[in-house]
Amino acid sequence: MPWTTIVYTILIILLSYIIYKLAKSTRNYIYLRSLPGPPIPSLLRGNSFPLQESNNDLNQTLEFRKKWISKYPKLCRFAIGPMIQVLCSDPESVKAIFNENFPKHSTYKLIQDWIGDGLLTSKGDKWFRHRKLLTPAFHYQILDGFFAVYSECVDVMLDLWAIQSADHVVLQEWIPYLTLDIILQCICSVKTDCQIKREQLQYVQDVASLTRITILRFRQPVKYYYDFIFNRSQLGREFIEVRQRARQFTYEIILARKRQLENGDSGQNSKYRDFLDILLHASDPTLTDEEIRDEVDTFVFEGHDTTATALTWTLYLLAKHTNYQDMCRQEVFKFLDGNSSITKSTITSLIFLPMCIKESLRLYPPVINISRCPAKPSTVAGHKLPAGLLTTIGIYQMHNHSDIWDNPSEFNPYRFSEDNIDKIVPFSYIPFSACSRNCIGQIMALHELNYVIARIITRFNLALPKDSPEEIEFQMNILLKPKLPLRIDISPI
Ligand code: HEM
Repeated sequence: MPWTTIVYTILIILLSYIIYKLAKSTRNYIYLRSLPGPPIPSLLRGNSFPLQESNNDLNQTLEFRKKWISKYPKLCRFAIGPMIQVLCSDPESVKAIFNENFPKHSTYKLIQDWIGDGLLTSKGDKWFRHRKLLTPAFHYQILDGFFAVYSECVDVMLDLWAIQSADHVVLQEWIPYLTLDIILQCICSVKTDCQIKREQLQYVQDVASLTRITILRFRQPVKYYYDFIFNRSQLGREFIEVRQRARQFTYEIILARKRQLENGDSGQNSKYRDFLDILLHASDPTLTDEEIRDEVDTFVFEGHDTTATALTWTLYLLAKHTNYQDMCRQEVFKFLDGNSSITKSTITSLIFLPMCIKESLRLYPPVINISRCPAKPSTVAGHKLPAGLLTTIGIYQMHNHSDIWDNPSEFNPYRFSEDNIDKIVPFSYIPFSACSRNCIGQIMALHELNYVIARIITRFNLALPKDSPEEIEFQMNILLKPKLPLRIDISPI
């Protein structure tokens, strides 16, 4: 066959493929445009351009979404550039997504670029194997042992507050170091003195930079989504440098535990192994050093930053609502029952403080939304969604929706009282997500929040300074964080 015929045949096949792909995307685009949602005036810019590029205001983004949702409550289609996606904040639609087990969307790749392919970002068989392997690390008997760590770590922070005899603290300068100290001791059995040496410790700042850059990549996909463009940009170079430093920190944690094991602190003697010991002793021959590092990166980040965020908001709310703070304090003193120290059994007896924490997780859910996509064409709220469509579950939107909650912006712990809890609409309250990919650390997080807050409020009174703003602005971040330093006044009990 002459070579020109071969070239023409290849060109025709290639062209047919491109035409087929274009026709398919156009048909898909036209179909997606017909879903309920605000008008899309421009193919290239979509309809959410005020929320991208120049706009760095999360409050405004959330306000926009609120307006859309009030108009398109079951499911709302919108477009960032030519990329169409849907937002769901209706409990029935959310239930359908969870029940159909929609996998995670490919945008998790942006988080994966930092924490690797650990439990949060992996999929399919790998995720299943690792979830099964790591679930025993959160066995209730292991969790019970963590109370001694919470106690030791919170003592360090409160003693420093007392020594400094300060009349106020900035929560973000303390809380992330406390939760980092806790997670490193609980899941990796490694002590770092990170609260005492917080000025020298770069890791917490590095996590802040990595989350800031990751969110910029989400919001400016044309500029930063693809690695070959991003890695060559100034932001990309900054990301690589900071990631290298953050990974070095967790790598040293793994090394420190390995050294302890070599020195006879085997971890094998105890009845239950901690998270890192499970990984280091795993009989699974396919578990590589890189996979171990990815899991440690995932758990250290997930385990400290989410909990720090929840702790910060709850302390802020209790400082704002001193009547509820007093009620929590009295309850803790009541259950101390003559003992001088707060123990696990004190915590499990509490009723009102856990209600305040649940309400704080409703009002300010640390994880604002999660992304999924149908594995095959699926029906949600009566609409067919094509496979692969970015489908966002708006946790914040659902938790603050006036159709679901009476007066949603009010901090009202009684929503979670014994009398009211059954009235909560299923799938409308999901701070830890739900179903198979729910948060593996949720029980630990709730224990930690209850314990740490109980210790803080029985040692200090918390109040908001007189010049505190009525509304707190949010930071553009992966998690729902305050934009400015949150200062609270403290006075010893
Ligand atoms: C208040 C604190 C916390 C909140 C609000 C929270 C929230 C969540 C949410 C919403 C998800 C689902 C994410 C998604 O689907 O994209 C999740 C997953 C996860 N969380 Fe948490 N989390 C908290 C604390 C923790 C702690 C303490 C740990 C570890 C010790 C942890 C480890 C994880 C992991 C590994 C996953 C992925 C689970 C999987 O896909 O199998 N989290 N968390």
